[in-house]
Amino acid sequence: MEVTIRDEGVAAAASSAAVRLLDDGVPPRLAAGDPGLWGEEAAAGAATRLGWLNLPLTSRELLPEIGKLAEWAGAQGLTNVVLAGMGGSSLAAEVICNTADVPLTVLDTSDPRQVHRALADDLERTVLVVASKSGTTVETDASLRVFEAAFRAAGIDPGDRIVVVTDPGSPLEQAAIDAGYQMVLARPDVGGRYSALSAFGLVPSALAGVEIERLLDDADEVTPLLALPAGNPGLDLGAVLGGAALAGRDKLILEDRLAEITGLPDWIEQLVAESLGKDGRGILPVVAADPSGAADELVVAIGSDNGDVRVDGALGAQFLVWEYATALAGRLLEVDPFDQPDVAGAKRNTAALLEHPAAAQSPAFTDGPVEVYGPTEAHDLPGLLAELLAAVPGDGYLAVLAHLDRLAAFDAPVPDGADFEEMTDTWMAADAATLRALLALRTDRPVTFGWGPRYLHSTGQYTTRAGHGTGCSS
Ligand SMILES: O=P(O)(O)OC[C@H]1O[C@H](O)[C@H](O)[C@@H](O)[C@@H]1O
Repeated sequence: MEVTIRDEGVAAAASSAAVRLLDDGVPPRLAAGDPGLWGEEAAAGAATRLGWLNLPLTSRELLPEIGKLAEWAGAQGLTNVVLAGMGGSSLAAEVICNTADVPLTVLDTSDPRQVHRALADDLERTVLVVASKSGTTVETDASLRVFEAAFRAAGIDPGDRIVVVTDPGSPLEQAAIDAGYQMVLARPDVGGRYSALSAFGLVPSALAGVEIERLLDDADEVTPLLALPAGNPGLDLGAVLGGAALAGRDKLILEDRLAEITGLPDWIEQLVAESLGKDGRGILPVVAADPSGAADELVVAIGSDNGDVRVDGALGAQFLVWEYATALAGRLLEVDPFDQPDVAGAKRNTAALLEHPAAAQSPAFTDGPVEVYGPTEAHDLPGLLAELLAAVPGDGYLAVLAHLDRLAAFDAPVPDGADFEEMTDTWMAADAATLRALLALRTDRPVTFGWGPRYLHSTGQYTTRAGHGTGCSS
């Protein structure tokens, strides 16, 4: 695992941050699990949240149990693995399976069409993994219920098809016991976004066919380095993230186009946004974007020279090193990297809205099939987009949040006899995510894109000084 700094300004900022961390003896203290590194107020919470440091070792105890589960699924011919889980309970498994090129359907949505797609796809051979640490996340609970109903309607006993991953003592644990579901209990001393190498990352991946032991081996190799004052990739990366942000480079462009690992930026996005984005501070992760050269950008490239910083390493090691680096950046930015106050608030608001739905509002205007809500002076879409772009502050960003079916673009009619390039063009033209790149052409500021409700469990925690973010959602 190696972190190479290719930009002089970043090198200088990282070097002074590293000196501060070393003067305080932070690397060995973090490696040893010292909960006092983020101030007195954070210490009690941190004391129950540092188990991820030992996962390369402790998760090995789970391997026989997970191996039996995978054998059971194989023996039943359950080859279609669906993972219902939000944020930290599904993002790591998605990267692991994409990188290993094994199919996994991730259900981190409440979009009815996308849920319907998952239900309609080979239910006969489906095993559903329901992953939730708290066991109370509303989208995950909804997915569990619709699958239970669908299995029953197809004459299948849900008890033969559902595997639960949750923390001991959660309401989901009790529900799984009552329903007779197979279950793997996770470690309560590991928070959601630090749980990649725990049962949350490992169980669905093993069921989908990944050799998970390799991930732990790769993480094992890097573990001893994390206590060192030099040759410590976690210290190097943490000093880069925290040092650059303190020097004003707090927009983190994650570049992975040439990487062998597929989709790591989506996982990093949640880790960084949720861990560091609070108290008016933080680092804004930007995925799948070209850098604009703005002075507040830091480009980190996975496995290529396309950035200010290059990070090389196998997936298991990347997980551990990014977690360690994020915890160090939290120390430098003086935030608690283990809480998520605004996500908790959003969860409460969602529950309240489900209890008492808000009255329907009238659109500000309608342009073709698009209804526009919220305060605006504009009367049509071009005017609205111009208004939004003009409202982005000089150091701000534009966020596009799409509460839509993320796979709908694949339904776009492809012209007869189209070759692959034409098919790709058709899908891209129909894909809401393409909006990000189109808007980026019109502004020098970063444009982020998130699928709802998934982003609420990821970048939703990131809050900046008032007025920095400008959003449009659909
Ligand atoms: O695993 P769960 O309890 O269902 O939580 C799923 C997600 O919920 C919230 O958004 C948390 O902030 C995330 O860190 C977590 O990964």
